[in-house]
Amino acid sequence: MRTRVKICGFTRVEDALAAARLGVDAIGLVFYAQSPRNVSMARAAEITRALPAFVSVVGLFVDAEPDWVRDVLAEVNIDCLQFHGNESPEDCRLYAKPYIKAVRMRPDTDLEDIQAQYADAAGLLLDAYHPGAQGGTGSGFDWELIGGNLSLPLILAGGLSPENAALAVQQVRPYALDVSSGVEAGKGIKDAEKMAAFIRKINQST
Ligand SMILES: O=C(O)c1ccccc1N[C@@H]1O[C@H](COP(=O)(O)O)[C@@H](O)[C@H]1O
Repeated sequence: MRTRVKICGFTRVEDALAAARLGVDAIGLVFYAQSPRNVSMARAAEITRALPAFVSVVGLFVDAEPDWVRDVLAEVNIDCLQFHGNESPEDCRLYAKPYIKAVRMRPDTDLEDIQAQYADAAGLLLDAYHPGAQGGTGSGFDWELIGGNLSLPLILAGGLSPENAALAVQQVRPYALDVSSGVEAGKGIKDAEKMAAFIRKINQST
């Protein structure tokens, strides 16, 4: 099976269209005020309206108020939710949308236990643990920490780039890779050449 690609943290229509032309499976929009990639509802709606068919849109939230998530869902065409904070399974199930639960990997993280709790998730996204930041840091983690009998689709994130994408596919064999910092020219500004190189490396190694 080929490895899917999600690129996260778009703030500009032209970058999302460039990613779509390169064949990305999903784009991520960050609705988290503390992120340098936070996108306004109006801009997010503009981006999603411009996208061609068959590119999924993932809305990323961090411990958001349910009313805020509902407001975004009412205005922006989102296919899947990504919960990147300390949301409980019940929090994640409040919306009639598939969801991905992010796990910030630490040495004692028990993925089987997390999988049991979030059994109805559309995927588990594994990211680096970084004190003081919820994600999007460009930091990786030790892939040897990934273990257990895992049946949910695994989405590998954290410090990925064109330089380590092939190794990530070969070593982890994830369902998908998710990248933000590693394909940027600046925070929230994507670099078309880096996005192309990232996707090319994955396709060559799948
Ligand atoms: O992108 C952000 O700013 C962000 C903020 C808060 C939580 C998650 C965020 N992004 C997600 O973090 C991972 C790893 O990103 P990176 O490639 O290491 O920069 C990824 O899943 C992004 O979707």
